[in-house]
Amino acid sequence: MSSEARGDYLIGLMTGTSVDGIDAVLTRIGDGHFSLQATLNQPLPDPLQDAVLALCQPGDNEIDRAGAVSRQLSLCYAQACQTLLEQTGLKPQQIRAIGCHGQTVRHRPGENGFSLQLGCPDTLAVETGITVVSNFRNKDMALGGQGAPLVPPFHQQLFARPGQRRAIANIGGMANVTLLDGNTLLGGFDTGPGNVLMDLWIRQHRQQPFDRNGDWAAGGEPDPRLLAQLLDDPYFRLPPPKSTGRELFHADWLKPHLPGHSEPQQVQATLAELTARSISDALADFAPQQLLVCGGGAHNHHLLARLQHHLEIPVISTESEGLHPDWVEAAAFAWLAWARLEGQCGNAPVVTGASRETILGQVTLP
Ligand SMILES: Nc1ncnc2c1ncn2[C@@H]1O[C@H](COP(=O)(O)OP(=O)(O)OP(=O)(O)O)[C@@H](O)[C@H]1O
Ligand SMILES: CC(=O)N[C@H]1[C@@H]2OC[C@@H](O2)[C@@H](O)[C@@H]1O[C@H](C)C(=O)O
Repeated sequence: MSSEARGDYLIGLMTGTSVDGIDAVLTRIGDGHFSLQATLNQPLPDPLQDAVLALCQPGDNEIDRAGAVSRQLSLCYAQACQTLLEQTGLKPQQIRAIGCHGQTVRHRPGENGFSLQLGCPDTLAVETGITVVSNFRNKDMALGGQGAPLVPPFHQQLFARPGQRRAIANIGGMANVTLLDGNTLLGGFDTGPGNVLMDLWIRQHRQQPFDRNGDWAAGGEPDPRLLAQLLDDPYFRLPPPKSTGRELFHADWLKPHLPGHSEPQQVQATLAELTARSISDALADFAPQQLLVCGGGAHNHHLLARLQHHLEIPVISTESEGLHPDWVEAAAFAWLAWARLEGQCGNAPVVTGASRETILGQVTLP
């Protein structure tokens, strides 16, 4: 894909499973063209972040709480779009659409499955005066697919290289991989936890939102017994297609495995190792020649070193391929919105297991 600045202006908005804020990008997209024009990370106000995290687990009065959070999120999304417009001097009429992923609070793939992303597209369209494309996952699920991961076809557009066997790992709250053999997309799936368990552990023990560069984990030794127990979860052995979320990998998943005397830094080192091992084990059969990393985990030097150690191949940031790791997901949703408006299919059945390719997303006019 060429990175020449041509095509339509589209905004992409992502609020992922880390619930750390809004990633917003302004892009230009056309057939075979993609370029990034402006970027923004806007933190969520603390009460809204708490309300989202509370909704990620079943609880009382969910419908009212979800309705209120949807409206509040959309006002934050609108603010992020406004800032991008100010940064670039563009007017709402010049933006073809906003691709808004929304905030996942429940993901239940499988029979009669569904995936719920909060965020009110009507509010966002009205507040910005821009067309919104949203609800990208459920059409794929209606066709028997997992509804996730959706970024692999975008990874293919950007990162496939003839003659190279490449894997892409997106390490956010959860981690997912894309498998590319030359220009062919061979598969993609969620490998399990990315940063979510490390984040909750360091928050609990050091009151920090995340382990910067992985420094805390790097100073400890993984506990081999604990690691073996965690890796024994059936999710890791499940064949693709598969996807997961905070429904499975959260504090209560970890708790029963922790020995009473567990030393916090050793647990952090074990959780980093769990992420590294679950990704590298998942790539063993594919045997890539190179691993490109995106998502917030690309900043975790310790994690990258552990991946390199296990895989024995170059592990590099997507920045070296022209797109900074922080913006890949948000850019993917701008691209999926563009595909929706062009009438192009967005899902990859080889990834999600859907019975066929289909156009993804619903369009809300301002
Ligand atoms: N400098 C850093 N060092 C270590 N880890 C970092 C750093 N910066 C970000 N991270 C990690 O990346 C996480 C955010 O990643 P990202 O924004 O890709 O997640 P997300 O989009 O919310 O998740 P998902 O892809 O699962 O939807 C943070 O919660 C933190 O754990
Ligand atoms: C249901 C949901 O929100 N899943 C996310 C999550 O975060 C990473 C991984 O789990 C991936 O499956 C997906 O996100 C990216 C954007 C995707 O769909 O490709």
